[in-house]
Amino acid sequence: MSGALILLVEDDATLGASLRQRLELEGFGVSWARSAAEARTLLASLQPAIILSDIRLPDGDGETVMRSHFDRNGLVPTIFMTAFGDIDQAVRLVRAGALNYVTKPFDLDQLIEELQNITRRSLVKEAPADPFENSPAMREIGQMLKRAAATDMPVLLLGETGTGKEVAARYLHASGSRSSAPFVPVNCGALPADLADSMIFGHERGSFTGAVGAHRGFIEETEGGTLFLDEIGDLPLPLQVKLLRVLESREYRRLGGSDTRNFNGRIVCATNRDLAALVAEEKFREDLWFRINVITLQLPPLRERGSDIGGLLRTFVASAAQKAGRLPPEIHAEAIDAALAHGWPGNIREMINRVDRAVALGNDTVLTARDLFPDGSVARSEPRAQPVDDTLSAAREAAERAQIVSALAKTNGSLKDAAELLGVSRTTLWDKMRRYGLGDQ
Ligand SMILES: Nc1ncnc2c1ncn2[C@@H]1O[C@H](COP(=O)(O)OP(=O)(O)OP(=O)(O)O)[C@@H](O)[C@H]1O
Repeated sequence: MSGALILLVEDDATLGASLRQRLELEGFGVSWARSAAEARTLLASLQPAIILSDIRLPDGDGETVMRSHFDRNGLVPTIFMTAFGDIDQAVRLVRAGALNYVTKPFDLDQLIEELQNITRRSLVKEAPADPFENSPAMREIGQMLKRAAATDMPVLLLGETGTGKEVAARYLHASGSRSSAPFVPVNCGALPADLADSMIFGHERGSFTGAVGAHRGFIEETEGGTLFLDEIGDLPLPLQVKLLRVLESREYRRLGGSDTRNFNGRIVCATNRDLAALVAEEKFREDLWFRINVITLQLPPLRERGSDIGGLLRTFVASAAQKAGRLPPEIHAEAIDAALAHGWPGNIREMINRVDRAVALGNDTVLTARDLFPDGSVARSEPRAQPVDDTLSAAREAAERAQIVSALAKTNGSLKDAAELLGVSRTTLWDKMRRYGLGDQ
């Protein structure tokens, strides 16, 4: 039951009444206009999720009514019901952005299915922009971030480039009591060497050549908020000492200053480098590492998030389509398979870029593997669950695992639908997922 509101525009009393009855039975809300004038009146006050409209009306035509509505309010998914002679007009309307047309007499079941698909797609489009709602695994990370937000301890976010470390840091900030104070992101790897100290800790007037005025550093700008130190592994050693002092005593001084100032904010660090290795090479202070490494969260690379890939693709396709003012295209099963096979070295950032390009340049209704990987460049992921031996049972298990990952991706992580697709019971699927370490569903 979607509850979505449909504006039905139909002058034929018998067809209109039977359509309304059936649509209401299917759980839609229905407003019925019997003429172009009535449709205009209803559209002035209603915001239907879908319009189902006849083209020829006694006092005008559906095309003019809808076009002027779209001009003022943007596109609304619309299906035109046409008589045979109106097909040219219907095709023109579809080109102009209406969703589809059906020729009378039409198959009511098919029409209902299409309407349900439209509501499902627009639900995806309207999904809350919570970055940690896409899958059970993401929800778990979101919950851990919320738990961390409730404490005031330093948090270290680990993960490859593009896995969402900054998104996670912002989420943590927004989830805690500091959310109304500033969030100050600093890319430690991009700070100019000779200015890094002053940029972070601030400086007093005249503290170095060119310091014509006093300057508040990022630490000071954070006030009671969150200082997000990205690429912490790149922080120069002398600044590591100063940061350690902030973490230990909550005190710092501006460059060239004698006043000791207090830091009341929270520090969240992130890196895609191996800090333990940097410590071993003496490029990162061990005492600082211990200090920042209190709550550590690892953001997994996309290639290890098989069961999330379908859901993420849908989310990003929906938002790319929304940006382009279009309805989201369906994602072809082969596109999902290609996404599953791809190694995603740029992780979520790469997926967003690929999807944006595919939606902008691809076909309006279906997003294909070629749209996503136009150069045919599916970068195979490193095989993960390689059998340690060459036995038949190890090979069977690897294949079984891959099939489950693919089914979960195709069904947006739904256990029920994936079990149906795989032809096993939910309990069997659940057991196998646990056995193969697939998510914590
Ligand atoms: N869970 C998510 N949901 C939606 N978008 C996301 C999510 N995670 C990351 N993104 C998007 O992916 C891109 C990369 O995210 P982010 O900058 O947080 O990654 P990062 O790990 O900090 O990368 P880098 O190490 O290169 O700085 C951004 O455009 C971000 O909006």
